Amino acid sequence: MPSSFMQKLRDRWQQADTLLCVGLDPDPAKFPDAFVADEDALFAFCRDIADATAEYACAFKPQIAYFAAHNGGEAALQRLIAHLNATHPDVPVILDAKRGDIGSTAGQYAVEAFDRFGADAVTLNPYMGHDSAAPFLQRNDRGCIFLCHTSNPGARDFQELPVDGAPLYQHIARTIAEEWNVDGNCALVVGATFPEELKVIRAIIGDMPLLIPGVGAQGGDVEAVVRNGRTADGTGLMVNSSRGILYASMDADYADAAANAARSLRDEINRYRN
Ligand SMILES: O=c1ccn([C@@H]2O[C@H](COP(=O)(O)O)[C@@H](O)[C@H]2O)c(=O)[nH]1
Repeated sequence: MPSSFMQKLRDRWQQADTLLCVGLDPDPAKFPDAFVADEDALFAFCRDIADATAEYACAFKPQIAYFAAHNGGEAALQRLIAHLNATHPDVPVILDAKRGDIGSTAGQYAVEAFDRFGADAVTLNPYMGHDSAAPFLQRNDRGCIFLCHTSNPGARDFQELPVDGAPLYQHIARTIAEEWNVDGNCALVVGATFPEELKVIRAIIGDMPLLIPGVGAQGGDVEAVVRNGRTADGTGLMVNSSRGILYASMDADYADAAANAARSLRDEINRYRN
């Protein structure tokens, strides 16, 4: 029987000694010249980056918008995830799609993420409540990674509004940890750009895993993230970097440069784990 997302993630943390999530957000305007005339550039560029960085990755995170924006892009995403699953079977794949809708539609989104694309986990927006998450939660071998406190400046607009004496994001953290995580397949998204909020969230949720975007291009502080977000055993985090790895070089050495950027960030994260 194939292992669940959570087991795969825990095994990867231990066996590869890495908390780095490699984000796959392909933007053709930033591709090296070698891809200018390549009709399969979305797939080929991401494949090269993934193959070069896999040894440093605890997860891969393709962002669906960067594929769906282009004709044929979703087919490229499907082939990319098939390649990741075949070539790097120990590295879980998180589809960053931030889905959320009424239950009947959410059921179709769950089929899309887990069956069509073959992702191990998907990012979800909890705003519409439990029935909108249920079709994903029921797939208890797959991961459900809910937005809690996002990395963008506008995260404050709604997520920090006080509700019954506590900011909304704290209610989201507590409700998902205590009520939605019945099968142990939930995780949360918390932005690296909000390290103090990260500390509060870790105290609320126990050992539930956290996906942390916002280091690298968005300027989040790696030391603060790891010190405030790690669990007692020095794991619990998937620290994502997309542009900082993908576009480390726009020249012919793009894959080597991505590998160096990934190794360097993996090492920086590991420095603060104990
Ligand atoms: O709060 C969030 C949630 C998701 N993201 C996604 O993560 C990556 C970040 O890319 P970088 O290039 O490392 O900044 C991207 O796919 C976002 O859609 C986020 O940034 N913040």
